[in-house]
Amino acid sequence: MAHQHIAFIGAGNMASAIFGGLIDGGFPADHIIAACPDADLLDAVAKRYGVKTTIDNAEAIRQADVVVLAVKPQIMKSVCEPLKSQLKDGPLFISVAAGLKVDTLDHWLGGGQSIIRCMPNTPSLVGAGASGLYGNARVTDTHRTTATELMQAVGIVEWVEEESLLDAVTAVSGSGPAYFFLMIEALEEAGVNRGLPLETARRLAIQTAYGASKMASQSEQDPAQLKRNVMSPKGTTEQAIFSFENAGIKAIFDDATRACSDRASEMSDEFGKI
Ligand SMILES: NC(=O)C1=CN([C@@H]2O[C@H](COP(=O)(O)OP(=O)(O)OC[C@H]3O[C@@H](n4cnc5c(N)ncnc54)[C@H](OP(=O)(O)O)[C@@H]3O)[C@@H](O)[C@H]2O)C=CC1
Ligand SMILES: O=C(O)[C@@H]1CCC=N1
Repeated sequence: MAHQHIAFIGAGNMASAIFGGLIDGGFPADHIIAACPDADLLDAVAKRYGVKTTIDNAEAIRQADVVVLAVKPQIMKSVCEPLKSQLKDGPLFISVAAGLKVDTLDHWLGGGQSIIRCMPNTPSLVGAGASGLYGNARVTDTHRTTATELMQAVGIVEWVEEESLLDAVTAVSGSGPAYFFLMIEALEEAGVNRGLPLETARRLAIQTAYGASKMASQSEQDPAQLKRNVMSPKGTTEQAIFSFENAGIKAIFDDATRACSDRASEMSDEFGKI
């Protein structure tokens, strides 16, 4: 893996979360090149991470074994089409764009490309990412191993057998960090309403989210049982949990993830016209 050269097209939140996590995990920064039109952003990225940079996407992919497409879905077509004349040995493409299908990307890239769609998330930056992956028919076992190793360097990897399931992955883990940040925000505000200083409420809320997540990831008990373990009969927690349940917390998550996944599928029509 470390001998591969990786080009990132786009150097924003998601690209920097992935290459930042890779470098922290020991991947050589000089095997990474990031491209975007903003020279100031590239200067900042080069300073912070030590990666090579260019404002020329075609130059970025020239030596690349793997090309990570990390631009907004809206502009993916205009980014891919000019690259097709530059493709010789066919690097492995990994697109992190929400909604855009492998066939659409392949068409924009001139056809016959090996393309993996990946739905990562921003905790990749701290080595705690979660990615869902799906590959087109040209993707070989070697490609799958490369993509798995790449994304495992920044978190966990789950392959899905049907492309449409990536919309569900988006709804759970791609967009998921925002749900947990929202919960931390809400818990911190509730703590302030109960009289705690903001900084104290924030530290307690963040550490509690971290502790619960760490326990859930290490325990043999499922999350529902871990929840019950905190709920002493006639104690305090059950009052809070009853209050959440009466407010329809599970239906709220069901509705929110449906809206998210529906939007991913809509984006495929909106931005994926060939
Ligand atoms: N943010 C997230 O949590 C997640 C995002 N994604 C996906 O990642 C992709 C990128 O999102 P995100 O990182 O948040 O967005 P950002 O806006 O942070 O990053 C997009 C990057 O693309 C660059 N860019 C714009 N035009 C071009 C171009 N013509 N050539 C090369 N680079 C260009 C931008 O540069 P400039 O600033 O100069 O415009 C910027 O660096 C999206 O497709 C999104 O669906 C997937 C999972 C999670
Ligand atoms: O909000 C978005 O569209 C992107 C995709 C998943 C997370 N962020």
